Amino acid sequence: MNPSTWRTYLVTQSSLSGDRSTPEIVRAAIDGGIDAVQLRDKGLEARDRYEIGLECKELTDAAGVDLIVNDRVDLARAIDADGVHLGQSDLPVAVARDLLGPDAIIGCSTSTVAEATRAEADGADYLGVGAVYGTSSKDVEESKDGIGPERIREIVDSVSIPVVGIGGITVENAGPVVQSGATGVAVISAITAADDPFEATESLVEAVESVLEDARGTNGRRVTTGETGKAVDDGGVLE
Ligand SMILES: Cc1ncc(COP(=O)(O)OP(=O)(O)O)c(N)n1
Ligand SMILES: Cc1nc(C(=O)O)sc1CCOP(=O)(O)O
Ligand SMILES: [Mg+2]
Repeated sequence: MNPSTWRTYLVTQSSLSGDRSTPEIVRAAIDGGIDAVQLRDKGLEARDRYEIGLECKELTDAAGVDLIVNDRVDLARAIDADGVHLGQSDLPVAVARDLLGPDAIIGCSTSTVAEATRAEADGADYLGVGAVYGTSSKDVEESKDGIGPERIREIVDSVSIPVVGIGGITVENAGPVVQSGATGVAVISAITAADDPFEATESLVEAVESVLEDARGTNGRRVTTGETGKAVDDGGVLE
């Protein structure tokens, strides 16, 4: 799949999933309609991430869902993942591209316009932008309130590749992220820590889709998701 088609993106973290395993959470998210999964699971040994990755790959392949590996290009290759997600302290995008080849999906974390334009120039296929809202799932340098949907808009306006919002996103606050031009939302806790990860995914999928639907209805113009996947109409990226 192309990241421009991702509306909802699960980032795994077994330390937040209670007594459920990462493959169990991934299975529930797939059944609930998730578009992409990122194997993150920070804190696990490489061998454990590899084994879990192989299990997840079977699940995502069977469902036609993309599987991305966080941080580790070697692990992405080892489990034949669809790509890798790199942060500002991980391997450079161009190096990962050399190692993984032209077909791999390479995502890059950015929180400023300067980082975003550089990642695009380096060959990233999509951007993870955050933390949009405050999150307790990761220590982020930005203010504890997050960078807000306004920064999403600034970054969307400065690049041509898809932008996925991440950080503190829930079913209640996902709307403004997509309305700001993000093609989708990435979440850990909204699905992983939910009592029912299947229902949580369904609700998130519905929330994101309904924002796009509402945008179609309110301005009366046909909305497409364009080449970059941004929600656009003939007036530009949706307000
Ligand atoms: C979709 C997405 N966006 C951002 C991140 C964060 O990546 P990074 O900054 O490298 O931090 P870690 O996740 O590695 O702690 C992400 N993982 N996914
Ligand atoms: C993994 C990650 N990266 C972030 C960034 O800002 O780059 S925020 C984050 C944590 C996302 O978890 P939750 O959905 O539970 O807030
Ligand atoms: Mg990283």
